[in-house]
Amino acid sequence: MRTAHRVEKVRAAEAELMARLPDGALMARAAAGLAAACADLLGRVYGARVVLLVGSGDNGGDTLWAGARLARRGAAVHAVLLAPDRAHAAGLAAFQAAGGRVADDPFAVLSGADLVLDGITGIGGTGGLRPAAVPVARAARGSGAVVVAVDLPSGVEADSGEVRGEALRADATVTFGTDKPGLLIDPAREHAGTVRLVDIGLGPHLPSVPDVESLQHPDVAVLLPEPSGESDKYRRGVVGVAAGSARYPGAAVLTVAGALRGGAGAVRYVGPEGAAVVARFPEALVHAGPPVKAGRVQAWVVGPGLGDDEDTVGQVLASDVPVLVDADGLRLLDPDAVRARTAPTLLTPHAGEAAALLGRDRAEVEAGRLDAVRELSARYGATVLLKGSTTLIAAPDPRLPVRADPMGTPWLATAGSGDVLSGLAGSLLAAGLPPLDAASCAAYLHGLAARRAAAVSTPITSYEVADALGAAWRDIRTPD
Ligand SMILES: NC(=O)C1=CN([C@@H]2O[C@H](COP(=O)(O)OP(=O)(O)OC[C@H]3O[C@@H](n4cnc5c(N)ncnc54)[C@H](OP(=O)(O)O)[C@@H]3O)[C@@H](O)[C@H]2O)[C@@H](O)CC1
Ligand SMILES: Nc1ncnc2c1ncn2[C@@H]1O[C@H](COP(=O)(O)OP(=O)(O)O)[C@@H](O)[C@H]1O
Ligand SMILES: [K+]
Repeated sequence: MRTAHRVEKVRAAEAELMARLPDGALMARAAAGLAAACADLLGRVYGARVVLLVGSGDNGGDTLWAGARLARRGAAVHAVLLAPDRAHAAGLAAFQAAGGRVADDPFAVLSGADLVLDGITGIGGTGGLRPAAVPVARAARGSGAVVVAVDLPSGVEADSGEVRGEALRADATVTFGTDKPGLLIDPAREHAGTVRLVDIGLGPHLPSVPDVESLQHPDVAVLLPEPSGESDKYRRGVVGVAAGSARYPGAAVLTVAGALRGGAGAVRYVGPEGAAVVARFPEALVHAGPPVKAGRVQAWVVGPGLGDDEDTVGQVLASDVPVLVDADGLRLLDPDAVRARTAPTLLTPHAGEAAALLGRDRAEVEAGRLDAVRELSARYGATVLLKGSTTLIAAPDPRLPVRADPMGTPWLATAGSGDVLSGLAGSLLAAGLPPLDAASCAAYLHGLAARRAAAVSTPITSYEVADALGAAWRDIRTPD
């Protein structure tokens, strides 16, 4: 599991730890880890041309101390001081004593650099890069050097992943003590590149429950349901799929395709497209509907390609089993009916649907995903999976961490892939997973399946994603 903590918690943990350590010890740990990571990236430190971008805070301090270490190992290191009178004094003295030099012309040193360290701002920065830093950050990006962000790419919001102006784009980020939420959530995540965590001893002082977390293979492996000797198809769970219409028959097929790969023992399709479903999947049970007459299920998926069938949405929401609502279902749902439910509800909007549910602009949701997913889940008393370049999942209990899916790939931005995801997540609900786990395992498997399909051929289709789910599942359960 990767875990991320908000800045206030990082600062509280830092204060507790610093009280037990000599002055400067924490910065020394951070700088040592940072210099080691740079050495790895460079391969050969001796003779390498390194440029430090140094702001006015401790982020610049870390960078100067790391620059001193690299200079002592024979690198030619120049520091670009963005606020010369306020650069970290002890760091600057150590840097110069080690042979580092302050650059007169930032653009000249950047044009020949092998490695640039971005120490403009870390967790103390807000509001995008200030104007003076913008041309320097652009020159760093355009220089051809490897750009390493110190703690965070400067200009991104650590707590939310928002980018409120211009921000530096790094190839890699070396972060200290814990991940920050912004490192796991777009658009900031995209600026961070590959993230490496340096342990500075903060762990025992941080709250055990993080603000944001990302599942990794082993976390998903323990959550996925596995049939046992006692299993039969009903004990494994039956998932009901109310999806598709004459206008969108494919949604019925794709949702069932996802559901068949989600661990439930049986998939019961309910709606007008039973013939199309059975033609592709003879193993599916089909019923013309309505849902109340279709027989018992352990969870429902309602909405993909449903058209304007409001009755179906109402009937499914009135059931006493977990319900996943997607696509047209989100448009047709009665918010009070969702709030009145006693069994769990999982809503799976993309940014446009989330914006409609919240009464905001789509762009606002995309810029502030964390806030949007928390707000939706609080308003509806439901678990919410917000799809997109970072898929986020929030449970209605605000004490639980938001999960950020690390597996998505832009290849998933293809029609119908959301239908596959909703079938898959609904099937995991029917198999008995709590909604937060069902949704986050589904997003993870979906992303991994898309990556597997994309490794064979690109562009990928939604059907290929569904087809690769079995192999993705096996990868997780039996890693090499
Ligand atoms: N906490 C920990 O556990 C540890 C923390 N450590 C390190 O300390 C870092 C935090 O240091 P920090 O608190 O000094 O803040 P930092 O990120 O350097 O920036 C603040 C300065 O930038 C300025 N500024 C603000 N916004 C700006 C903008 N948009 N564009 C440009 N400038 C802007 C603002 O100045 P002002 O607003 O006064 O002009 C302020 O002076 C942390 O990320 C990590 O690297 C490690 O050493 C070890 C353990
Ligand atoms: N840029 C992206 N990067 C990663 N995943 C994406 C991106 N864009 C879309 N996705 C994923 O693709 C799927 C699209 O779902 P959705 O928007 O419901 O499409 P549809 O309705 O066509 O099925 C979601 O799982 C979403 O998270
Ligand atoms: K930085």
